[in-house]
Amino acid sequence: MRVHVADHPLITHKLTVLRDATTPSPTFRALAEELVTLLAYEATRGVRVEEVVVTTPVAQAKGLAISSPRPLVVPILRAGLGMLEGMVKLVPTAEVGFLGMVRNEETLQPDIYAERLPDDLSNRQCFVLDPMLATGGSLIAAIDYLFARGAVDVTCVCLIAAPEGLAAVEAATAGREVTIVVGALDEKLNELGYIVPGLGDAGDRLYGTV
Ligand SMILES: O=P(O)(O)OC[C@H]1O[C@H](OP(=O)(O)OP(=O)(O)O)[C@H](O)[C@@H]1O
Ligand SMILES: O=c1cc[nH]c(=O)[nH]1
Ligand SMILES: [Mg+2]
Repeated sequence: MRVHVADHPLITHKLTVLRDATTPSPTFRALAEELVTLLAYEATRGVRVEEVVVTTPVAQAKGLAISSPRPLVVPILRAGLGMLEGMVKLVPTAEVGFLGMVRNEETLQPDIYAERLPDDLSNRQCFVLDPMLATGGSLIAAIDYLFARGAVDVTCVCLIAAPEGLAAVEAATAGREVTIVVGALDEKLNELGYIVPGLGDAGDRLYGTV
C-alpha cells in the first residue's frame, strides 16, 4: 500500500480551520471542498493517460488525455459527499458512483446501506472519498466491495487518518493496488473510536446535525 501524507502549508492551514470546533458548517463545507482539490492533485498522479496529438494555431503538439475506461469516483455517504465537488472539479470527465456506509457507534463496525455503482468495475481505476479514516473499518469494507466488483486499483482520498486505521487498511489490503492520500496523520483513536485530535464527526459538521 502506498501512503502519501500531504506536507503543504496551505493544506495544514485549511485543516487547522476545519478542526476548529467554532468553524460553522458553511465554512466547513467550503474548506473540505478546497482541501480535496489540493489532495486530488497528488491522488491522481497515477491516473491512466494516453498520448494524443492536438493542432495548436502554430503546429502539432503531443499531449496526454485521460484514457478509457474513465476513472470512477466513489464518495462514501454521508461525509464523503462533502468531498465530491472538489474532486470532480479536477477530473470533470470522471464517472461518479455512490456507497452509503454508516459506522455502528457501539461496535464500530461499518454497514453498507446504499450502493449505486457500475456492475462491472473491471479495469477501472477507483478514487474513494471519505474524510475520516478512523478504525479503518469503513474504508476496508469499501475497498473490498470495489475489488470484488473487479476494480484494478483503488486510491482513497481522506482528510485525516489515525495511525491505527492506516495500519488496519494496510494489513487488510496486502497484495492489492491501494493508495491512501491523506491531509494529516493524527495521534491516535480515543476509546469511542474518534480520531484525536481530529475534527469530531465529519458528517455532523458538514451537514449541521450538531
Ligand atoms: O474508520 P472508521 O472507524 O470506519 O470510521 C470512519 C467512518 O466514520 C464516518 O462516517 P459515519 O459512520 O459517521 O457516517 P456519516 O458519514 O453518515 O456521518 C466517516 O465518514 C467514515 O466513513
Ligand atoms: O473522528 C471520527 C471518527 C469517525 N468518524 C468521524 O466522522 N470522525
Ligand atoms: Mg458521521
